[in-house]
Amino acid sequence: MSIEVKNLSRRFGNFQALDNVSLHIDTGELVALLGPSGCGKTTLLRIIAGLETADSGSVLFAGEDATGVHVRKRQVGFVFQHYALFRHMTVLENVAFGLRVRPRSQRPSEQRIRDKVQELLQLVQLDWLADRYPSQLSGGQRQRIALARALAVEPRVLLLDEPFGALDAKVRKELRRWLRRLHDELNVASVFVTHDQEEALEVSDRVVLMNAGRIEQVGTPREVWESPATPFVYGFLGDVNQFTGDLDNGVLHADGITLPAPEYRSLREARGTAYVRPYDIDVFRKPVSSEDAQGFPVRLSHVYMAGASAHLELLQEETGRIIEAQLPEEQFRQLALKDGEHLLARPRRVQIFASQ
Ligand SMILES: Nc1ncnc2c1ncn2[C@@H]1O[C@H](COP(=O)(O)OP(=O)(O)OP(=O)(O)O)[C@@H](O)[C@H]1O
Repeated sequence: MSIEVKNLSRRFGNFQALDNVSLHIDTGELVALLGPSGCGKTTLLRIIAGLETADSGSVLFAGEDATGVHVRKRQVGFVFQHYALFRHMTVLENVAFGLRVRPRSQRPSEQRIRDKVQELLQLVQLDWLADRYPSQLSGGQRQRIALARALAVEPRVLLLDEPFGALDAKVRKELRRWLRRLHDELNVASVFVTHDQEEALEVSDRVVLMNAGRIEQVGTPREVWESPATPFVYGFLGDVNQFTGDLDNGVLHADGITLPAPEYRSLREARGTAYVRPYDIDVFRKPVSSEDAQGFPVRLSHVYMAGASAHLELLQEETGRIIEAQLPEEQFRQLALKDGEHLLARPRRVQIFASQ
């Protein structure tokens, strides 16, 4: 079932938590809401669930207005980071809970409930734990049981608020892959809140980047990574060098560096910032072609290896600023760079935004 939110706004006192947010999520899509703490992700998720009301705007499920529909009637499955299982109930009883509390007329038979729970425990691959209590499970197992419990009521949409936030990195990674497979099997619309960019980029079909109650960009992981639409997205996703200066006549003059900005040819005496990813900076000893001559002088102040890359800190002596560059390990070894060495650096791929 598709989810659509239209022009949602929500204030808490003087604070605008959501500001005219619109978004469409198709059935079968797994969408990540990504953004810094306090940007409104949870508020948006709670409004979709029916746990929170918006000041204005609407929520549609499968094209039908659900804005006024009670949370229990929306058929949403909800998993929170700290949504504890009932401690005094076994795994089986926890997962069965949503079915057992249904009004008598809608409640399945005890046998049907048991079959359904068994099916769900097999789905989350934990049927062998049915008789255990939550205190006898690992953190990752608890989260999977919480998900099984959310699925028991056959949700039409699945909403997950940092479901794996409290777990260690290795377990998180396993659960992410597992969530992806599970989502694909269920074929529901799933929305997933995270402030972990790697998690969002790895798991989701589309990423919604939020900042200060607004959506900055919606796109596939590749789109938002390769073509950030705004300075905020550039800064939020991955490391980036910023060069701010005067933008005039299609050229940016920033920190002793001159960069072509043909898209701003018509601007005069404006300000602009260039964004350059560390791996989009070439580093070399001396110009070997006229193009290389465009490099600017730096001194290698520090190097550290991480994974298959060398991370270089380049001191631009003219300004005292540090520029970060990243080279594949192989290339770094061939260059045999030494600490303190004078080099030239040249941005290969740059995106420039004019200041508002
Ligand atoms: N019930 C409330 N009363 C007052 N302010 C609230 C309430 N709920 C949320 N807020 C505020 O609204 C803003 C958005 O909160 P929200 O929980 O949606 O952010 P978030 O992006 O999910 O953050 P986090 O990643 O930290 O969970 C925050 O500044 C928060 O303090």
